Amino acid sequence: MSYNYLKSAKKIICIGRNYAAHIKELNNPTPKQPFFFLKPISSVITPIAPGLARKELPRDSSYHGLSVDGSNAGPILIPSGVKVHHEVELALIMDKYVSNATEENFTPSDVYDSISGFALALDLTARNVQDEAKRKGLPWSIGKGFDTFLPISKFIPKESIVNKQDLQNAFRLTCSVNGEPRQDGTTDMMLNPLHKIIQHISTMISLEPGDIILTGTPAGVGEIHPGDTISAELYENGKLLVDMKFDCDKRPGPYVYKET
Ligand SMILES: O=C([O-])CC(=O)C(=O)O
Ligand SMILES: [Mg+2]
Repeated sequence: MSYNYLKSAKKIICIGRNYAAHIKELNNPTPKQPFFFLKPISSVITPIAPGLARKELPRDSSYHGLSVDGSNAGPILIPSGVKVHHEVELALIMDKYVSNATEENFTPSDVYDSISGFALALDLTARNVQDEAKRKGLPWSIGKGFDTFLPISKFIPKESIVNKQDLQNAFRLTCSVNGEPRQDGTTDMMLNPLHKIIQHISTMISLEPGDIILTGTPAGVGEIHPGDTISAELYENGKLLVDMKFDCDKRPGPYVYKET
């Protein structure tokens, strides 16, 4: 299946501030309930794997649709004047419709039933754009939604998870830049667990098969620059499930960051 799952995503929903140490490192308040934002499908890129030819893009464009196999192999593009931060995150891939679930009827075991699998993702963030939006009460769409701001791995079917009974405590996420470790966190540290995330979103926005949910980043976020190489790994109970690597380039085109 590999990258075909990306063709079915109708929306990409990202939970913010779900790990205490990340909230602290950016001096943010802890939300009273989960909150989220959306990323556009045009922000998706996939690793340039051996044998997977880099997709030809029309001159100067940064996105031209997913390939027929769902991939969009290419580098991370850093827009001019933008401080881009990496945020490594576990992604859930929905398999069922979930709508208006309640805390009583949506339990941790319902997570396994409602998803088809997982992916490893980087919720890239234009931190200076986001900081300005936070100050001014503006949306985060630009800061989170630039082309290439969602590097994502191949699909990991849920059947490949060994401990299906305890997904919440199963995963470790790591990320390094130019070989230097930056992020290393485990999903047992989430403030809002996976079942609460799905249930809460579904009370406002119904989840559909194929939708992608990013579950928040652990501590250690930091800047990446053109010329850097970033790598990330996802482990389940000590076993490597997937890893991925991306180069960083300058974004072509006219965009230069200016205050709104
Ligand atoms: O940009 C942020 O700090 C919010 C967020 O996405 C996260 O916590 O993963
Ligand atoms: Mg994030």
